[in-house]
Amino acid sequence: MSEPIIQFEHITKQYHMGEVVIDALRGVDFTINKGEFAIVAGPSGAGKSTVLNILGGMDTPTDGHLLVDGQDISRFDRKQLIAYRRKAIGFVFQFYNLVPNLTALENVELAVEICDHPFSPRKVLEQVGLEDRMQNFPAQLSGGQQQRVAIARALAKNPTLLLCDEPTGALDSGTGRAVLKLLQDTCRRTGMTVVLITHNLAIAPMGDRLIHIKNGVVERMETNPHPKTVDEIAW
Ligand SMILES: Nc1ncnc2c1ncn2[C@@H]1O[C@H](COP(=O)(O)OP(=O)(O)OP(=O)(O)O)[C@@H](O)[C@H]1O
Repeated sequence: MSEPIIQFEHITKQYHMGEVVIDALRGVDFTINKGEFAIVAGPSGAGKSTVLNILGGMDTPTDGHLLVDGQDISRFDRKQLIAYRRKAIGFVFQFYNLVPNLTALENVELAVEICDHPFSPRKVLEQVGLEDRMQNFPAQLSGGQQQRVAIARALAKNPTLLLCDEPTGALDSGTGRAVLKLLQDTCRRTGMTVVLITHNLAIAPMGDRLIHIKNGVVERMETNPHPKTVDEIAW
């Protein structure tokens, strides 16, 4: 039986903007099992990025508990959170956030410097299909290639969780599909747990699990025994 690797237990998050209190999360509960390709979907402002930022240790919940691999991240102090972000988390953003004056290879090498058991940057760049572009700077690469570098950078850390916030948001549909295929294949091949945020419900059938967030709560969660490949879905 699969075991949970992520457990959100009644997580709330409030932001204070002067006098105004914004309830970004109002009691979020869900679990994700080890090795799953999980999709977090929902409309703009629903709280998706807040969920991912808390999961990635970039933000802390106001209340509730977050267990990752049995550890209560929500009770971590600053130093523990830094170590968690560095070692346990690979993050892929909509805009690739590569260092512009470093080559593709150097971008990946920089990320693995702070990790305990990284993979070889060259090997991971080969796996994402960039064997011929390692010495290129980001500006010399297409959007899809830059996102592949960003994915390689996250994967090379050998993280417990790969978190992706709208990773295809800045790409045309063909390139976006190739990136989704790479993420799903990586999940299947390595057994890494992948959590992907999207507002595009068309890709929901690709996930082993769909967590639908609306107004700061989980509106519904579905598990999918027969996830589709990107080639089987149209949008
Ligand atoms: N740092 C912050 N300070 C104040 N309010 C914030 C902050 N981050 C998020 N919020 C608010 O929390 C709510 C949830 O935002 P969040 O970014 O998590 O939504 P989202 O579902 O990811 O939306 P989108 O799809 O538009 O990115 C929104 O009302 C947003 O304005």
